Amino acid sequence: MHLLVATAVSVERDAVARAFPAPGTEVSRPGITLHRLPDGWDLLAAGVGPARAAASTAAALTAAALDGRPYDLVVSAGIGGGFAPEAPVGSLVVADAITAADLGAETADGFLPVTDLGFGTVTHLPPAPLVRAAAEATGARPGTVLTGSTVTGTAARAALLRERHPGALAEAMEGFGVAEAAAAHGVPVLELRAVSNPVGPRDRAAWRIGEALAALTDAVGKLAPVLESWKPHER
Ligand SMILES: O=C(O)c1cccc(C(=O)CC[C@H]2O[C@@H](n3cnc4c(=O)[nH]cnc43)[C@H](O)[C@@H]2O)c1
Repeated sequence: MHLLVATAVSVERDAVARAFPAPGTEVSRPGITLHRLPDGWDLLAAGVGPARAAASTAAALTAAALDGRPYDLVVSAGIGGGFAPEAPVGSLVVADAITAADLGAETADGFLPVTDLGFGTVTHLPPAPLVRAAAEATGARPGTVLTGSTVTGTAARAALLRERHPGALAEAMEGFGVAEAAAAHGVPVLELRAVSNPVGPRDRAAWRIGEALAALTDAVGKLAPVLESWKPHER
């Protein structure tokens, strides 16, 4: 298996790396630096937000393809906001759908996703058997993970998102960008989020980043054998 794990920031990448006993090496490729671990794992701090994450992930996918060893799977991983009460702080969510929450047009009659405008896509679906296996191994709850360029900061916006996306359990800023890059290369995608804060009124001081990063490390440790034994054709 050849896997790419894309986080937003380096502390999330380091939390993923701590799940593995062996130290990694830094590998430079055009536009990106990979943290390469044994057994086919490449970690990438891909940047914050869907655009930067898509650009970095695409660079990694292209580099691997040109090196003659394309990735079998891309995992978007990191901390995220959780919708209460289903996804409390410290819990884990694995995406059964990766959905762009704000890709579309605001109209007098409400928000229209780009798909209603006749183009693009707003949801990527990770392989269902892999989502089930990941949930079983890590205890993560399966559900929709929303991607937005703006962190939700009000109860009203949180309620609106829940109304539009009843299956949403978590919100982050990169999954859809990572998934778009993976889809362009025909590579399946998974998204795993450790909940650091509730989605709702902004209270940055209340974010439990250390707790979420520890949960992420633990989850990746449990997920690794599942991914390493996964057969990409079993989608
Ligand atoms: O300040 C720190 O020490 C720190 C450590 C690790 C990560 C961060 C981040 O700010 C990461 C940003 C990253 O987190 C995701 N995130 C987390 N909560 C939410 C949310 O409620 N809504 C949307 N995104 C969230 C997001 O993917 C960011 O890229 C800071």
